[in-house]
Amino acid sequence: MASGTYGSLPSQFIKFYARSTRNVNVNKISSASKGRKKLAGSVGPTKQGKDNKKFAKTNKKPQSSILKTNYHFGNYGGLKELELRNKEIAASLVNKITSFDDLKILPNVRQAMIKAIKDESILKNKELDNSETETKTSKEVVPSPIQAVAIKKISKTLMNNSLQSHIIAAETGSGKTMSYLIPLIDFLKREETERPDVWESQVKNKAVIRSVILVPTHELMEQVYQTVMKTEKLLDLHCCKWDMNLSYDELIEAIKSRVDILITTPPKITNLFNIRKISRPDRILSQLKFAVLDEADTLLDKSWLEETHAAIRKLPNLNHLIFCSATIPVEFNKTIGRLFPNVESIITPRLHKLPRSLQFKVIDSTLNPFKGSKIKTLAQTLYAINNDNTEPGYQKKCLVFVNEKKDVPDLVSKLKGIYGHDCVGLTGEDSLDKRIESIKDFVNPSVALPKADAKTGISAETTKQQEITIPGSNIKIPERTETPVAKDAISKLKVLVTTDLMARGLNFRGVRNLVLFDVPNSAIDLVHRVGRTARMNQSGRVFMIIDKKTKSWAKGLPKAVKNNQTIS
Ligand SMILES: Nc1ncnc2c1ncn2[C@@H]1O[C@H](COP(=O)(O)OP(=O)(O)OP(=O)(O)O)[C@@H](O)[C@H]1O
Repeated sequence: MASGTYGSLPSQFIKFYARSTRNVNVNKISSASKGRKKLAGSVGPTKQGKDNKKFAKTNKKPQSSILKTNYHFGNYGGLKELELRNKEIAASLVNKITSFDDLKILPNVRQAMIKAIKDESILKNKELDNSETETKTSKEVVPSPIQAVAIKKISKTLMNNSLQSHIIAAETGSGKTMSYLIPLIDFLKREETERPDVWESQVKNKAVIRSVILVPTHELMEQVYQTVMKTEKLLDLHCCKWDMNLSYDELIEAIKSRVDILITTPPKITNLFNIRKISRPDRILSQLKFAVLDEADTLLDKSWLEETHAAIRKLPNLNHLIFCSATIPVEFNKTIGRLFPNVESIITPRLHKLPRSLQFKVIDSTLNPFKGSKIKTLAQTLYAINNDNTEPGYQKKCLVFVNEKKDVPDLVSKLKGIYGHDCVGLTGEDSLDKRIESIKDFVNPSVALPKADAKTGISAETTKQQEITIPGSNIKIPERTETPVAKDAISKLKVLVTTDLMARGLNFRGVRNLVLFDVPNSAIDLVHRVGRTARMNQSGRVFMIIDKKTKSWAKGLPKAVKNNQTIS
């Protein structure tokens, strides 16, 4: 994947309209009351007004340090502010911890996790391994800020035999997965050596599940499972992904040889109690000491809350309960405070900020040559992305997010039929196999296109391409030099049109361009969609198409990103 910064699209391509913006809001994450160590009693439907995701006009002039994005957040309300105290602690800790060696992690766990990060990191080897030097030491893989803060905090009381609950919250693409996985695996391995009596008599050769990672989508389940599997052999762990393809017999076989890490969705945990072949599910879960809810604000929103809470209540002997997310919505914060009263938050200063390395542009579809046609605006944006000089020699990819899944098929057929794009559409209506298969191209790193050479019959020297204008539009591809690639390698931009189903947690390593065909309905959706690119400080571009309804207020975003401000 070509790294480095992108040139912005040449202005004669498509006029991008930066907007003046104001500063933005930061609210308070209310720290839940300390004290009671028990999980709270019951969970009732939250007294929520009706969902009313409408754009509300703020009637008061934004004060100097506050920008309301004019989103009306329906059930969730706005995004919560960082606790200033936490921000300062996090910032000072991050400066002190510059290597995984500075963190209390078993040596074999540290080496295995560093190897896993190297294997799958979005960063190019050069950035990770300093490949200019002979020795590729682990030093080059350093903890991200959230990893430094979370591992430091959780490792302090890792082996305390009491319930400890934490929220891990940091911006998208900041390495949160490893920030909970390293303590989880360190805990499992330490239990073997620091609690030998328990390990030998109640765990080692028993039919038990020792830890669980709960996620909301099958794609995320697959992604986390692939990460965990990288450590299975190195650390002699037994990992199991319980999705709809795993039969009860296969599950029982896995449990019989002890499951160290189970990756699944909340309803599967309660479902254990409905499987006739399993006589004592409570005994299977009696050794489950470590539970993680990834994308926790989704798992605790009103559509998941009952099932998630029911699942957690089936885990009576937890030592660690971790909620992980890139957003802390108002409602999530209240739910957590009500149900898990002693939770502590681990956050980093960039929470609720869009990635620093992101280029954010808005395209006004009401202007010429688009004349209000969003599909035409989209098509010309994709054409420009495909023909600008970014990612030379690599297969380019672009995600297109829409708000409603019903719009996906029509958009895909137009992009393919009228504009000839290599385009696929995915929603929750598609089969799991199709979804996992179709996103492979987008979650895997970009493929380098074979260089032109004598074999391909194209000379490899660069050629000058004259300026061309797209008839009937103001798009011009300026004169440029091109390094030709092998004839059959010249491939069109790969486009994935999808909804928020694919906006959570997925590590789209090959995606440097993203189009918001619709303005997201909330700041939460915006943060997660945009967060599919520009991950772990890699560059990325977002093009948001605005129209008559949204242009009046959406203008605040590009500058908020440029000024490194928090979205609220
Ligand atoms: N310490 C590290 N150094 C380099 N790369 C890392 C490090 N930790 C994680 N990564 C890589 O960064 C990318 C993003 O990590 P991850 O998916 O955990 O982010 P995230 O914070 O969970 O994002 P999201 O909020 O979207 O779920 C992955 O490719 C991962 O391999």
